[in-house]
Amino acid sequence: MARIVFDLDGTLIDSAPDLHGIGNQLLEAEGHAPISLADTRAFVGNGAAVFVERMRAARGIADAEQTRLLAAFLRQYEQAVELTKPYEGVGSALTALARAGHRLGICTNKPIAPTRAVLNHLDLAGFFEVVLGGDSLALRKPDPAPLHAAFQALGAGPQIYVGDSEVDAQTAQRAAVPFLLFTEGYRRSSVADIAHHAAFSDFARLPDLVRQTLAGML
Ligand SMILES: O=C(O)COP(=O)(O)O
Ligand SMILES: [Mg+2]
Repeated sequence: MARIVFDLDGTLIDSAPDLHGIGNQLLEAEGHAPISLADTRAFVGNGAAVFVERMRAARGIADAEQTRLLAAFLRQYEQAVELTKPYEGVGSALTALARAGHRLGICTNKPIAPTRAVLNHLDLAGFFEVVLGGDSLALRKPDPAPLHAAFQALGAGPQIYVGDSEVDAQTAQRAAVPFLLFTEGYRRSSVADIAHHAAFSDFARLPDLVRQTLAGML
């Protein structure tokens, strides 16, 4: 029985279409051209403030506008759930892992309010004993503190972290925890350039990867 902590955006859920929607609503209201879905995916991973910074940088919007635009972005964020979907096989994989007795948690840089809103909307909240967002603690990933805190909340047992990005790989490395990389999320580098224990593109493979990781076979 292990403790398994998951990243959220780009790992369990494809939330980029909703972020694309609220980002572009904001840009349009400010008189700027929209960003693409590919840009949106590349801007996710370091939390809402960095997302807005990257969006401003793409459209040449001054730093002085950050506070106002971030506040406007956060006002929309909790409602931005309609286009978000779990990746294929996520529900079955979480069910299998929970049935095998593993204890599950989330450590995301997404703010906690929209995190809880989207987990409830997708009926995934019940799987997780601990959910930490990017604003739950003073520090966020790639600092290892929130990952350590998530594992601590899950009690004792071996640890595994599952994520999709460079930020997650760095966090796992700093926390000295085995990292399973989901390759279909929002990573910006090639899989070979991201430190990982094992990589997978299909959630149907995750329960086996967890078994093999725990058995020391990988
Ligand atoms: O950048 C964000 O807001 C969230 O990203 P994460 O769930 O991949 O940590
Ligand atoms: Mg992610």
